[in-house]
Amino acid sequence: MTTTPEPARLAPDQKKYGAHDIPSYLDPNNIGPYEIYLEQVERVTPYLGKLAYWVETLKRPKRILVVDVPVHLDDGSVAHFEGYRVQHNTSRGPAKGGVRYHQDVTLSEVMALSAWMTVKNAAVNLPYGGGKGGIRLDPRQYSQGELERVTRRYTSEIGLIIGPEKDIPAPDVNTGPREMAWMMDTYSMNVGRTATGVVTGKPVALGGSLGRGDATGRGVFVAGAEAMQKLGLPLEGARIAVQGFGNVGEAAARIFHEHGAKVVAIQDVTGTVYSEAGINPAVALSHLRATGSILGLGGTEELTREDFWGVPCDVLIPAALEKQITLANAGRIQARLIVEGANGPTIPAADDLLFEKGVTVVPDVLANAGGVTVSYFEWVQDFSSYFWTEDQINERLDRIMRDAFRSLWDVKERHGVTLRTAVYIVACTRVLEARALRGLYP
Ligand SMILES: NC(=O)C1=CN([C@@H]2O[C@H](COP(=O)(O)OP(=O)(O)OC[C@H]3O[C@@H](n4cnc5c(N)ncnc54)[C@H](OP(=O)(O)O)[C@@H]3O)[C@@H](O)[C@H]2O)C=CC1
Ligand SMILES: O=C(O)CCC(=O)C(=O)O
Repeated sequence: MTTTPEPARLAPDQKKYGAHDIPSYLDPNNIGPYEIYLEQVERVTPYLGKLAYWVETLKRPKRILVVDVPVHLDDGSVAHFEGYRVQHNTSRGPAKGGVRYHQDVTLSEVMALSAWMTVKNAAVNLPYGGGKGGIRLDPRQYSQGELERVTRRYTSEIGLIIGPEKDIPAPDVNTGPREMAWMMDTYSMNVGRTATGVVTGKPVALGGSLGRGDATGRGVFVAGAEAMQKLGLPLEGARIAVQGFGNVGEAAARIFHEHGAKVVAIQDVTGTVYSEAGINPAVALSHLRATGSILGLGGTEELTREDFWGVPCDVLIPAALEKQITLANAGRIQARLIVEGANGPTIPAADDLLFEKGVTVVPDVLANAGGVTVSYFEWVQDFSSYFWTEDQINERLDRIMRDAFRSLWDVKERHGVTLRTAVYIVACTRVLEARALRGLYP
């Protein structure tokens, strides 16, 4: 018996794409990071009511600074790196967001990352706008001394626009407490006083916050566990696949493991490992530290990069870079739930395909908001010079993530849209309300 296929199930905020019906010159996989963000704004606009009058505000970064970063290398030569700091929006408070070191950093990428910070900070109701920075360099190619000189020169160059009340950088890919200490010290030297509040993610000994190291992964766990509850997916024994085993991916994998889930696959730059029986993330981390690679981990088999996407799992956590889930692999994904630890890992066309497949996506602007939430705690602690216990921090983080997840899920249900559009509805409304109330003229 033949049956007529059901029409594709699309939410009102979605467009229909399929790899087969798109001319190659319109290949949605080629979309740039800022175009992805603009597409997401396009989708939310019909839900903004009268505030749609102000929507152009969301499409244009407020301020972009491109800097040349010249440094002496260890061999005596001078190298020039291109650096960026983008303040996408400051309607709700100072710009806030990390600094990325990577060989593929572009202005479009930093613009998108800064815009996602605007949405993320508003989504969890932090009193911040959105900012992001980056330097195009592969940190693996440089010594610690060279990286320190790059960081200090970059900090001085962007010193024009950063500051505890203006724009507060933090860690992102390939940066961490070490770089934040250098940034804090350089900024402090330049302004003639110790300004701990200029960056977050610092070492605890320099005004950093307990709990910031694990905060993003912990938030991914809390948002993921909430989503699993909604979907009726038990945490105990749930199979987790993680792409990226750095600050976010490692912590998320470890915390899921501690709560009874089973990490079955890990992918990083060096390759992919899989174990049906489960991988202990602590053992994987020791192996990575000892050998420099996730490959060769005892009890695992090696998979190709592409096969990572097809592993049997319940929850997939992309925690590496943008544009990892595309039309080339979304069809292979077996997970029922994707929790976006990374920023921008899913292109809009793949988002739609996943929706058609019945896969729930907890979007980056909610799922990975735990990091900036504890950064906010750090900033508040630095201002008051009064520091909280790790338990207090974790309890407050968990509560903010849980409450945000539950109220945003309700918005999704009410409008019948994806969770991503629901988050954008709430966040963009908050940003544009602030814009409208502030008005335009000095
Ligand atoms: N740090 C934070 O607090 C926050 C980070 N994020 C986002 O999370 C993501 C990861 O950041 P973070 O964990 O800090 O960065 P890290 O530099 O700590 O780790 C990045 C990880 O991704 C891996 N990776 C890089 N490229 C690829 C690739 N092409 N395929 C597979 N794995 C890859 C790296 O592998 P290798 O080590 O081998 O290079 C590493 O394991 C980014 O999108 C970032 O913007 C979001 C919110 C906050
Ligand atoms: O902690 C912060 O301020 C920002 C972290 C970040 O860059 C992000 O959430 O993408």
